Amino acid sequence: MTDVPAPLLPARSWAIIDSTLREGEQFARGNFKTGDKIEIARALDSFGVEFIEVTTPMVSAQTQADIRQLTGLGLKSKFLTHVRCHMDDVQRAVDTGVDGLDLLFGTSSFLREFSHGKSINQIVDTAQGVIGWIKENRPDLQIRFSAEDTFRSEEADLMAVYRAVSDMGVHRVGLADTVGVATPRQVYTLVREVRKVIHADCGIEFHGHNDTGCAVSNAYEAIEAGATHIDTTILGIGERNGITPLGGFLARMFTFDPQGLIDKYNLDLLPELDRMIARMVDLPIPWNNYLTGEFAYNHKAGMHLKAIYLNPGAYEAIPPGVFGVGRRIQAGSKVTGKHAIAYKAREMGLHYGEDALRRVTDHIKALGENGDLDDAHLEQVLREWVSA
Ligand SMILES: CC(=O)SCCNC(=O)CCNC(=O)[C@H](O)C(C)(C)COP(=O)(O)OP(=O)(O)OC[C@H]1O[C@@H](n2cnc3c(N)ncnc32)[C@H](O)[C@@H]1OP(=O)(O)O
Ligand SMILES: O=C(O)CCC(=O)C(=O)O
Ligand SMILES: [Mg+2]
Repeated sequence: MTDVPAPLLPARSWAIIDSTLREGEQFARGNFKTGDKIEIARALDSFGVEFIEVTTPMVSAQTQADIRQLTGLGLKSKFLTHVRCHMDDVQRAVDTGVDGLDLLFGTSSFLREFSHGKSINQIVDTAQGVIGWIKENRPDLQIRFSAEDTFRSEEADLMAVYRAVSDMGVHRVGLADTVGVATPRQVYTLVREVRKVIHADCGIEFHGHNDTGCAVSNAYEAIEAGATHIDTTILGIGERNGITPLGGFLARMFTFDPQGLIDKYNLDLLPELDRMIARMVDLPIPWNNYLTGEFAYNHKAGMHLKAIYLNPGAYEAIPPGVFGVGRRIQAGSKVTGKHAIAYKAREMGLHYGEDALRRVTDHIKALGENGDLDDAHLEQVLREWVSA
């Protein structure tokens, strides 16, 4: 059993909306077949995500049939489909067996001018019609309304739209950093402002792209400010360079509330999820990926190794075992030190006196100038020096 650090902050209540089956289909290599979708949905369900967002049924008859198949699987995770705030889309979506509709309408001048061509008043009027129809005809469905490109929209427009849809009774409003331009402080501030104009029981969802590297921090700040739902995808796949990755987000949140996460999710399934998507999109897991990258738990420098052997927590914020990964100790390099060499030798049943230890360490450091030594090479050197 791995030791779990004590919480640093009181836990806040939030849920994951994993969008691998929606935003992830917009990734350059994301083109999931029916079998892939079922595998992804089952894996997310086993992991324990609360919601799975799927692509709009407007894409094709096949997509519509796939959504029906997914919602018929009898999973615990709830299904949401992501649709334009338009009656054609909604009417098709309500027959797919989903638990809710994620409506969106772009509110920035970019999207009002170059995407749908509607004014803020027209957006509110359309939303009124669409949301009113859903509430009357399908009161069983959750409704979320998101102002696409939130962070390049005028604040007054946003507040008018969010207030209006909250008054119409949506379950959640969405803030979307569509082009990944928001800073953590902006996210925090805007979520606080939105909280003031919506009903107390209305949730707040955050969707953050990673164009400027802030997708994880922005999701964290959204929660700090009162957001209740965070969009993620496995490995962060999505349009351009993607959105908040499931693993990165959980790594961030784990440091504040480890036990809360352990209770909610099957964290040790994360490597399987990352490998599954890497296989499906035919790309390797990035070497520096949060938690599951090949070198995410590689320890090399002598000062680190000395402390790691005594207590891994000295250089690890998150115990790797909790997320089903192991650590790598790389003791054969020019940056190694005597403690690491002594430890490695002891593992092999070898013992050096103080002088010999210094000499063999210096020898390994010198060899390391020409390239790192793998384990076999290091062990060979240690054996040779004991008998020398
Ligand atoms: C930031 C995001 O990720 S948003 C989500 C993006 N997701 C998708 O685009 C889902 C996949 N998309 C598709 O399969 C297709 O684009 C469809 C089926 C939705 C629409 O296809 P087409 O009718 O061929 O239109 P096309 O994709 O060329 O243009 C987008 C249309 O959506 C309209 N639109 C854009 N946003 C909205 C909105 N929030 N509400 C209503 N209509 C909208 C545009 O005005 C345009 O319609 P128009 O031709 O009447 O002006
Ligand atoms: O519906 C949303 O909130 C997000 C849509 C989207 O993918 C985006 O704006 O990047
Ligand atoms: Mg997006």
